[in-house]
Amino acid sequence: RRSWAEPWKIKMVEPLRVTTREERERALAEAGYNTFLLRSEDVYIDLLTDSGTNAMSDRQWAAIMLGDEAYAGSRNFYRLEATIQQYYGYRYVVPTHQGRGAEHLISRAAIRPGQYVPGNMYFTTTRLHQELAGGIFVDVIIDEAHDPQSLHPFKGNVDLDKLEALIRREGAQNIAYVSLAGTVNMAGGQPVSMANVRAVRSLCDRYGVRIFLDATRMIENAFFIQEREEGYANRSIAEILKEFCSYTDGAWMSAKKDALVNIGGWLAVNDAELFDELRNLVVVYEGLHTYGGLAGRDMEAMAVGIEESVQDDYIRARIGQVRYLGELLTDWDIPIVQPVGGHAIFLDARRFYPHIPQREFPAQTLAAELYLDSGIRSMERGIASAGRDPKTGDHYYPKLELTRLTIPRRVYTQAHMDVVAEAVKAVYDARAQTRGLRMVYEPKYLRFFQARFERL
Ligand SMILES: CC1=C(O)/C(=C\N=C(/Cc2ccccc2)C(=O)O)C(COP(=O)(O)O)=CN1
Repeated sequence: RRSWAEPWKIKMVEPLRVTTREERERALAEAGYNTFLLRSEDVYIDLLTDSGTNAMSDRQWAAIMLGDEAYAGSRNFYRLEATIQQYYGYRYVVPTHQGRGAEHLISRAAIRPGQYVPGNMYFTTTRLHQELAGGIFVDVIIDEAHDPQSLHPFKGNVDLDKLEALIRREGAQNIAYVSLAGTVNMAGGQPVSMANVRAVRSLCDRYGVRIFLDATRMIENAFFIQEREEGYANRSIAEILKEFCSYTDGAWMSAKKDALVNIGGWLAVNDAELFDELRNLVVVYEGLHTYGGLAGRDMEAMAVGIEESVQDDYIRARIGQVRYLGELLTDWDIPIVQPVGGHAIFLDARRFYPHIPQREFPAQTLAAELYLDSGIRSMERGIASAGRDPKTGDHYYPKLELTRLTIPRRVYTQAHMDVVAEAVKAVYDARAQTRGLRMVYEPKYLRFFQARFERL
């Protein structure tokens, strides 16, 4: 088997600054041991997120010059609308400034206070907007998704028995919609199979329940279907994407991931009445219905990004780079979530630091230690991110206590992945001497963004 390289070459570079250990000690103390509060200039390899951090192509930069900045009816909107209709297949499109903008609108328009929103594992902003709209999130993902060592090929799948039990217990009229994410970020970027979404569709049709898709990383999900699911090996990514979406009633997307732009989002539905309400809400919260909080140039770059994101050779290289890092780590028996997901390597902080109890924030500790060792920034995806149960006020205690190494698209080279793996190994080799953290400042909403910690 011959080696395989990215289907692009680099035309412009952005210099990186290497820092010293004492610079990083000082920077991290100022950031309250929270990688979200670090300055970018103090970060060497930034694996905090794949959101908005992806490299645009020369054609996307050219699209920036084609911005039609008319307040109403921008040419760029109609191009974006047509591109989303073509590739995702939905009828009506509403642009938003980013994913959260879309989550806010769909939650307000499609949830009545007290209704249930079953979903395949929570995502922080998605659940928050569902709760702010009075919805009650219920996790209906298969049990394997909560087991970092389970090798189930589609850990993002919905457990049909859990979903049907909820519908029968609460009544279909008390289910706002099924909130389906493909891939599932908090489970480790794990995909949903075509068979599963088809089965969810037929179950929901029996009860008259809607399905809305979080399409943020649906191209990566399509790749796993092409690679792992019977009957899809010879289907293109674009065909698989469109078929998957055809089983849902609408979708929202943070275009800052798959669509290769630094800002942007969209919402799309097939129902005309729901669209009327969304189109009305967007002018209240995001801007006119033909720009939704974006400049014309951003919408043009997003349309080009969508066209590039469905190219089979591009997505194979993208997933291949994540897999390459995963294999380096598993060769050293470093515990990560398996199978390797679409956008990141998730270090299993519980197995990495078995001596640190969850209340002492093992995943936050691991992100801090990795930064101190090498200037590599990662993101806590454990108890700090899980927040507090609004009913009891106590922490949620998630089974998954993970530190995410999120790989931006078309940004880093294989040499950077080698450096990352060696840094993780250095921290792993020193794990016995590592102590946990205590939280010394806790904000009210989405605490992980701005919380501050100190060493125990
Ligand atoms: C599946 C999914 C996402 O992953 C997503 C954002 N992810 C992000 C960005 C983020 C957001 C909140 C906390 C930490 C990091 C990620 O680092 O993973 C959003 C919101 O989109 P938005 O950021 O454009 O508002 C909707 N759905």
